[in-house]
Amino acid sequence: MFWGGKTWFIGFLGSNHEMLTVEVCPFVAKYTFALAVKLLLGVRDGTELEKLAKPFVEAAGGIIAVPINIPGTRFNRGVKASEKIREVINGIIAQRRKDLADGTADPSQNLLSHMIVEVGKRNEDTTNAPTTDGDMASALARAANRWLRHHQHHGRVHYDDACRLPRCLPREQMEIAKGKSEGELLNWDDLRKMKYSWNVACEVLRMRPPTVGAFRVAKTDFTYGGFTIPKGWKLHYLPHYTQRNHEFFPNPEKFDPSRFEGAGPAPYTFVPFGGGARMCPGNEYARAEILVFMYNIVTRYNWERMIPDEKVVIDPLPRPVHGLPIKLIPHKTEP
Ligand code: HEM
Repeated sequence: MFWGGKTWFIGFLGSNHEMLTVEVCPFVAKYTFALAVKLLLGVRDGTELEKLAKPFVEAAGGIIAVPINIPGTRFNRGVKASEKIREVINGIIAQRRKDLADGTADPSQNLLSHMIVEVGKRNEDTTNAPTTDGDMASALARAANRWLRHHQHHGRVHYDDACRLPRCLPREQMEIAKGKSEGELLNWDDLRKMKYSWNVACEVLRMRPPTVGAFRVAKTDFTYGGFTIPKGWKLHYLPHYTQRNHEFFPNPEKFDPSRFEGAGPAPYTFVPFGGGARMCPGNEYARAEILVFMYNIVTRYNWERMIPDEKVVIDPLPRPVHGLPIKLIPHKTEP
């Protein structure tokens, strides 16, 4: 399941029955990053991956930083890292163009190959399509970067005391595993059956939204909470506050996946992926990844936190200071 780069290999989801210890946060960051880079760019090689990983971490750190671009600041490191990312991705794009032209790459293999072929086709008919390698690199970098920033989500299921795994979740996942033969992969129907698991994930996303929100511009003058907002003003919404509004989420500090049963929360009250025309385009992708991850862990392991009251720092999002070390205890029999 995981590639074997120099420092990144970790024998994690193997079928041996020994107990493993894992630091959830760094591990999940590497896992989600590797998956994103593989699916979006088609990069599988550990060395190539490492060339991108470090600048992505630096660039992510620079996104929410005081915008002072002088050497030594977090922002400056982020800017330099994003230049490095563009350079590496442009190199990959150039190589892929060549491979596609030689017939050694297939357009359906990953998003990048598909984009190169589609953009090439559109350029024959229109001048409005994104035309440069830089545009594509930037689109891909934004998508992968977002993904990297949200990596801690998985960890939160375990480290928040309020989020101890409810019993129904392993039951639902085990039911699906029982219907699978040895080595059979999950499919869309299986993901559709993971209703309770997704309700649990949504409740985690409600209580611990992985983003600090996004900006919008007021299209008309309006009044909200006694304040007049003039047309043209920039506004920032915070999922953290919206999703803890008593009016829409009674007893908001209570972890309660049943909030998502039936019709679920009212429109625009549950906004971990934003809303409207600029809503996160990766939300279905994130859903699939979260559910597949849950399935693979829950059907194979139980776990215990190694530091029960691990401190959480805000940097700028909540992060357990020691990276959330856990013991993974394999089930006696594989599903
Ligand atoms: C748990 C996972 C994720 C969360 C919580 C999340 C959340 C968000 C939020 C809140 C926004 C801002 C939306 C707005 O302006 O209202 C956003 C935008 C975006 N997300 Fe995600 N996202 C996740 C995963 C992903 C993934 C996997 C991808 C790509 C593969 C992705 C790509 C993007 C992009 C490209 C935008 C910018 C959209 C635009 O401005 O038009 N996200 N995301």
